[in-house]
This record gives sequence, structure tokens and C-alpha cells, in this order.
Amino acid sequence: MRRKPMQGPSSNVERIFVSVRLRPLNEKEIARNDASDWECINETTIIYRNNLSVAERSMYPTAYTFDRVFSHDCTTRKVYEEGAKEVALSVVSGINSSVFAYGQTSSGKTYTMTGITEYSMADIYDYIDRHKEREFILKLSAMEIYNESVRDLLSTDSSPLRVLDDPEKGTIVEKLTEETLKNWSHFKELLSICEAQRQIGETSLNETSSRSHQILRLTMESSVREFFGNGTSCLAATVNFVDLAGSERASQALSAGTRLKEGCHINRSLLTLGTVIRKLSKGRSGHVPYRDSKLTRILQSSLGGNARTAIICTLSPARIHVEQSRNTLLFASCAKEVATNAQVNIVMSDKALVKHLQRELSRLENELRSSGATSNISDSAAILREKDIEIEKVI
Ligand SMILES: Nc1ncnc2c1ncn2[C@@H]1O[C@H](COP(=O)(O)OP(=O)(O)OP(=O)(O)O)[C@@H](O)[C@H]1O
Repeated sequence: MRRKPMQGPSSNVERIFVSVRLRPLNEKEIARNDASDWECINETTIIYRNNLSVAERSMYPTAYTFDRVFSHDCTTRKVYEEGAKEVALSVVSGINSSVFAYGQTSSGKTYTMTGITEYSMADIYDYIDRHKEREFILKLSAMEIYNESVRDLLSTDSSPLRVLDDPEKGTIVEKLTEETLKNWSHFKELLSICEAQRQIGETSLNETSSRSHQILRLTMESSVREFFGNGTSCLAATVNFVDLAGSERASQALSAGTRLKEGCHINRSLLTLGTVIRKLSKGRSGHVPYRDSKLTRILQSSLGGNARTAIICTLSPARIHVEQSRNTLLFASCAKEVATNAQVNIVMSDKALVKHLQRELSRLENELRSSGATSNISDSAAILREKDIEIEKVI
């Protein structure tokens, strides 16, 4: 069955929802007597508490405001409820969405995204339970971008996958496994496969530091049960859960050899992500270099395209990381200026499309008859001819 995505009636320009999550000092930092320099003073503002020198004061702000900030004692449940849920659950209404975690190594990206992915999935299953009148199909794929090469996290074959441009679907990852989810435990089983496959490296900053970008992608299709499989139209959308690798400089992680090479690639992808976000934050004029990295190519529609997007920027409170924390907040400040334009995605089967076009055809015929006007007759006849040709093409 050839399927044609159609734009739904609702289209919605909105900004990326940006939040900041401050983690508590960890045991090592406490043992080192590290000071905690950042404080969330209300639900939207985070401040730098340490005294700035005169020179610093002219260079750095002391207060930063976002859609939401989460202090060190906030639970991941709260971060999900107030920083990601609305965006992630758009998928049930046929709207593409993405939730990203951005921040330096050991700032809490994986900690945050693991919780958010599970809470979102639990809510999606809950939604399915409450909508017995609809039939749902959930498909999961998972990929890792490591040293600018894309790997399937649901396959034991670790050969790199090609990223291609498809005229209908946009950027696609060739041969990426897409598992149809049977139930919650199947989902958990697939998650543990991903976890085992993900490249784990050890750096001086975070003992289980992830050196790769991970994208978990859930595709959800749904249609009214009565008409399911009858060539009717359905809602279809994807939600991406993106756990980025650490944004720190390779040198700060005392990297060498392999780690250094990884660091460069990680930074190249994140550098491009930063450039794309910076360009988009200044409006849409000029070239946006999505194609300069695999990460931005694959996530292009989530960055200023047909998707709702939430970014959670994770922050270490320790004084030693102040430079990285400021970089993260700078990225977050740019991201909150970026607008996306999410639409409801209705996928039509050929049969449904023919029906839709036939209805359109008779609507135009009626309009033509009732108007009785002669001046527009040739235009209208041309439109009808076009519709006829379209119908012939899909039959
Ligand atoms: N908000 C938090 N509360 C308690 N512990 C946290 C919090 N955030 C992170 N941690 C702990 O800090 C450590 C580092 O977190 P995590 O692995 O999520 O960092 P990361 O940003 O994903 O790092 P990397 O980029 O290296 O993957 C983990 O042991 C995690 O359990």
C-alpha cells in the first residue's frame, strides 16, 4: 500500500520549550568540597551566586530565564510533567515531537532521559488503554551516532547505516530496524538491548560516560478500530527521545587517543547543532547547515520543522564546571528563540486518497453548478481536469 502523508488542518508555529535541570553535587564533588554556585530562585530563573569579578560582570549574565528551571531537589517525574510531557504526548494526536537532553558529561542527561522516555511510554500505553475505539500500532527504532557514523541499536550488526534523502519522507536511515511493539515488557526488553549496545566509555569526569548520541524513535499510527485496515486514513507521528553525548571540550575530559577522536566527532556534531540552533534563533534567513553533521541531518525536522520540541539542558552545580555550565545556558538561550511549525500528520492509503479526491471533485462540481458564473468556468474546468489526472495516477 502506497501511503501519502497529508497536512492536517491545524498548523501551529511555536517556540522550542526550553528548561534547565540542575543536578545535586555528587559524592566526588562533595568529597572535594566543591562549591555549588547555581540556584533556581523561582520556576523560571536560575542565577549564578558566586561573586563575579568586574571583568566577568561585563561578559556574563548572573540571571538566566527559561520556560522552566528545575532545582537540584526536583524529581525526574516533575521534570517530565512540567518540561516534556505535553510535547512528548503530542504524538498521540498525530503531531511529531522530540525531547532532547543537552549538557556536559555527568550533568544528568542520561539520568533525565531514561526517566522521561519511560514516563512518556507509560502515558502513551495509558492513553491506548483509555481509547479502545481506536487501533494503535507502535514501532520502535533506536540508533546511535558515534564518530559520525550511524549504528542500529536494535541489531547485532554494527556496520554503519547510510543516511539518505527520500523525496516523500525526508531524511531516512537506511535499513534501520523498526520493531513493532507487542506490549510494555517488549518495550523494556528492547530498551535493555539498546543500553547494552550503546558505546560506553570511561573518562575522568563520568565513569559510565556515554560517548555517543542516542536517538530512540517511537512511531505511532492510529485509526478508528471500525475502519482499521479498510483503506482508511490514519494519524501517524513519531516522537524522538534524544540523549546527546557530553558537550564538553575533549581536553576537559583529559581525553587522549581514541577518546580524543571521539571528542572531536562529538564536538563536531554538537558544534553543528549549536550553529543550527544559533542560525534558527536569528530567524530563517540564510543557509542553515543541517547537512554538516549526521545528528542535525537526522533531526532536521525537530529543529525548526514539522515537530514540537522540548530541550532539557542539564547542569552541574559545581564551581569547577562553571565554564561548561555557561556554555550550556548560552545554548539554551539560543534554543528558546527557535520556532517550529508542527502539523497533524494524516496518512492516507491509496483507497482513502481516491475517496478524498472524489469528494473534492464533487464539491468542486457542485460549486461550479451553483455559482452559474461563466467567467470562471475555464479555470474550474482546469481544476477538475487536474483532479481527474491525480485520481488516475493513484488508481
Ligand atoms: N538530578 C540528579 N539527581 C541525582 N543523581 C543524578 C542526577 N543527575 C545525574 N545524577 C547522577 O550523576 C551521574 C551522571 O549522570 P548521567 O550519566 O545521567 O550524566 P550524563 O550527562 O548522561 O553524562 P554523559 O554525557 O557522560 O553520558 C549518574 O550517576 C547519575 O545517577
